[in-house]
Amino acid sequence: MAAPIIEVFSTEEEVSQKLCQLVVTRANAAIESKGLFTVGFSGGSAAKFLCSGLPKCNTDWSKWRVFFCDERHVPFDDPECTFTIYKENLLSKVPLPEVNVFPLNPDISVEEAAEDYVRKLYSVFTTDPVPRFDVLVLGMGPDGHTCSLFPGHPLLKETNQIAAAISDSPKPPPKRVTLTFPTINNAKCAVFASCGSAKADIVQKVLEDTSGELLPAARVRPVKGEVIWFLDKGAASKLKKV
Ligand SMILES: O=C(O)[C@H](O)[C@@H](O)[C@H](O)[C@H](O)COP(=O)(O)O
Repeated sequence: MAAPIIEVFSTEEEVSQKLCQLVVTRANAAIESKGLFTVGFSGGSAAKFLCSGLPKCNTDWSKWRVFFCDERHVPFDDPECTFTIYKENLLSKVPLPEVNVFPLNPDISVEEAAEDYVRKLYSVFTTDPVPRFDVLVLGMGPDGHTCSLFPGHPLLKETNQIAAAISDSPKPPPKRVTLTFPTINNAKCAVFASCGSAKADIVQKVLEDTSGELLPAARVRPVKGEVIWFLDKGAASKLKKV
């Protein structure tokens, strides 16, 4: 596993631009080579960055297949619904057929929604025993969580399921479906975007502290892929090696 690639920028706007540039560059390369681009989007600030920058980008949206690295198990009209945030702020602005975007089914139990999500993943990754995403766009919470994989949670040890339900998320809402590390670490590229000095301590811990139990974001180490961190100066301000 290669070491994380860390790039620091002066402003959040630059992080956002660089993130969108990377996603579209990888998309166009994947479309060129295999006629398809598979990507996982996260919620939170990643959604803000992608929704602001991607509509301006030049790509064949019809070849994109969009999943969610994690999603809250809430109705589509709930403001916490990540799919709806993307639908209103990105998908409504680009010619990406909604049939190629894969939200959760909120009308079944979270356990059933996880099983349904696995089926949706395999409807696109038809030959992969474990989905191999071209890009996963990740965020990291102040506790070092990523997706809906939280410190100390049993899901960190999941080795079989490619996506799983969680009903006790410490970050509300409690019920979610998340990709698991088998899928995350099978990606070709996992890219984090973290901004703000409030993240400086956790960024330093995740990227430089190898003493303790690895936090979820530190466990993102694609076996045959790369992990990239786009940081602004505030989030990178406590790093010693950058
Ligand atoms: O839907 C979610 O809750 C996200 O997927 C979550 O994992 C997010 O990426 C982190 O909480 C970081 O969020 P921020 O970047 O907004 O701090």
